[in-house]
Amino acid sequence: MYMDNLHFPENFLDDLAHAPGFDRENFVKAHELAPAPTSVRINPNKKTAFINAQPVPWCKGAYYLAERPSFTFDPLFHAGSYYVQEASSMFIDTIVRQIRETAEEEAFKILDLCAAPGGKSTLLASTMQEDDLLVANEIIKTRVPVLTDNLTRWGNTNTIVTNNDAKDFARLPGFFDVILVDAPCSGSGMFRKDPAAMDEWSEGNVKLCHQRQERILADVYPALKENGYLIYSTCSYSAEENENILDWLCETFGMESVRINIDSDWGIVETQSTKNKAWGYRFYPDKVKGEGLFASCLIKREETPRASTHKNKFQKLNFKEIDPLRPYVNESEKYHFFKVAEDWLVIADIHRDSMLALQDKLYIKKSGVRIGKLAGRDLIPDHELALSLIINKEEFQETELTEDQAIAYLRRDNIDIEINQKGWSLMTFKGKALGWAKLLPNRINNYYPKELRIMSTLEARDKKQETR
Ligand SMILES: C[S@@+](CC[C@H](N)C(=O)[O-])C[C@H]1O[C@@H](n2cnc3c(N)ncnc32)[C@H](O)[C@@H]1O
Repeated sequence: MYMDNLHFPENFLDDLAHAPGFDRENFVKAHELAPAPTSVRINPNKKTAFINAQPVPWCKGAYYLAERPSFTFDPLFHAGSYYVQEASSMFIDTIVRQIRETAEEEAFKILDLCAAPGGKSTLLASTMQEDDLLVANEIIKTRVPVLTDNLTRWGNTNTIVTNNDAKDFARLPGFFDVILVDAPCSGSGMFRKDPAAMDEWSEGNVKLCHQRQERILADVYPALKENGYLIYSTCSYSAEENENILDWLCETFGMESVRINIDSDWGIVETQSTKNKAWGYRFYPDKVKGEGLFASCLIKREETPRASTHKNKFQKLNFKEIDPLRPYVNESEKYHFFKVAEDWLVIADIHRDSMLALQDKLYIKKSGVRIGKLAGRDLIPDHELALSLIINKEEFQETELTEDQAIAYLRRDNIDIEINQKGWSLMTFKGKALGWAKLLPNRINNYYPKELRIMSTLEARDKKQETR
């Protein structure tokens, strides 16, 4: 027996009786008997490998682990080599890759509207091509830092984090090619992983969630371009939050449903909404190796004039001023260097105007990669540069740490190593950057960010590492 005394909320199972593909007996058994699998998604730009791992079939570079290691005490987790994510959620990878095959644009501006803690944002970042831009938004201010930390670890340059309400995006009509709304929901899909969530479930809450989902979608809809794609997902089993929302989108906005190619061996249930026959994809834990999920994809067919982006409103830069920074950035000629207070940042030149348009209308919490401050011609490097994919490592010394030393570094403890050099050094584990330290003749100053240091108990932190 995996879960003792399991009591599903009143009416929950009865309400699901008509949900497509629902099999009450096996569904209950899966909650009682089958432990939730542990799965990770590897960062394609900071690769690592796990022993005895089995691929997640609907996501490139994702694996089920044979056993659950301690992620908190794995330096590679902190280096951004992988993300611990519930497997069903990774289906967004299949959808995005399929959209890519048929879309008219080559480069995507993607909005992840409900992004914290960043599971799907890091997934989207992994699917990004060179000229794509990802805007990861989170409405709740206190949840923004975890999102920025996860994206910093992942290392991509062309990401912007915002802290806005869905309705604020209406100020950017037709701006995005793809919008993901991974909506706040009643959360029944997470019951196996988090049985405490059962106490929160009620039919009333499902109704409230449904209303909130419609509101969020209506608010963000203007920001999607004509022929752009909306990906809608929840971790709820309730039709009110899933197929009924698809019918509402088709009826209210004339959206067209996109059918996703899936392999019948994957165990995903393909459904269609009652009125408009819009396609949806249901994940049940008795049928797939993963938790509950609903995902869908629609196209906007309504004409949407694009907002014009202002040009050249940037402060004119003295090129001499950025010369000392260029060596630290690979292919620096492709990047736009800009300053926020004393800090220098970069984003790809092609996204300069987009960033400006976003700055005009939204609260930006992170833009591109923060390089650091200049003290004379010397760089005081930022943590974001260390973890980024654009760092020119040849310009820095590296100090390779053993596992124990890496953990000590991540705790901001003293590190016991012989010092042969001095100055800024990238601290690495298995060749992957963890952050900075300054080497002095008789000591090491640890510059790992205080707010990221490992400090809680293993169990508490480890639970937090796993998200949708
Ligand atoms: C299901 S979680 C997102 C998980 C995330 N996409 C991931 O993969 O890690 C839903 C998010 O929506 C946010 N949210 C809550 N109310 C919202 C609202 N009214 N509008 C937009 N987002 C909201 C929550 O703060 C939460 O971060």
